[in-house]
Amino acid sequence: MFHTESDVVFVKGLTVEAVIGVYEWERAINQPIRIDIVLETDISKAAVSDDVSDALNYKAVCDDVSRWCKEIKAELLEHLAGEIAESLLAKYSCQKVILSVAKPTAIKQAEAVGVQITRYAKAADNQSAENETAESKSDNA
Ligand SMILES: Nc1nc2c(c(=O)[nH]1)N=C([C@H](O)[C@@H](O)CO)CN2
Repeated sequence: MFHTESDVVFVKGLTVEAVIGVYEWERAINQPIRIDIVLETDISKAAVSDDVSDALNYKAVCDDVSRWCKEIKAELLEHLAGEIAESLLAKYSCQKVILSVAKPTAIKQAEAVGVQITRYAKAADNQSAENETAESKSDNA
């Protein structure tokens, strides 16, 4: 069975002022973090019902991600991106997240620097297959 439909909800250029960085002076200030998010999710129910309660609500995503950035106070963008991606997959109904986090003011000669990651929700079938493999390995040990 092939699925030919592929839907996303996205957020582009969400800017959050938060503590981010490895240097001492960075721990004492807020800096802008620019975030792009692509959430792979089935939008077909909302497309028919025209009801936001059937949609993956991008306002809620923006509010959550802004709050998480301020709470995490990460040193590395890598850590921030990983934590946000895992939280999005845990909270929202989506199969895949592509997340880019950037610092537009970190390097004077660059427009922005940052990282982009892609993370997948753990499929129930894959998870039980992984558990079975782990179990059979420990049985044979
Ligand atoms: N790969 C990364 N490199 C660097 C990071 C980072 O988060 N990931 N951070 C810094 C400093 O905090 C920098 O932004 C200060 O200008 C350096 N390199």
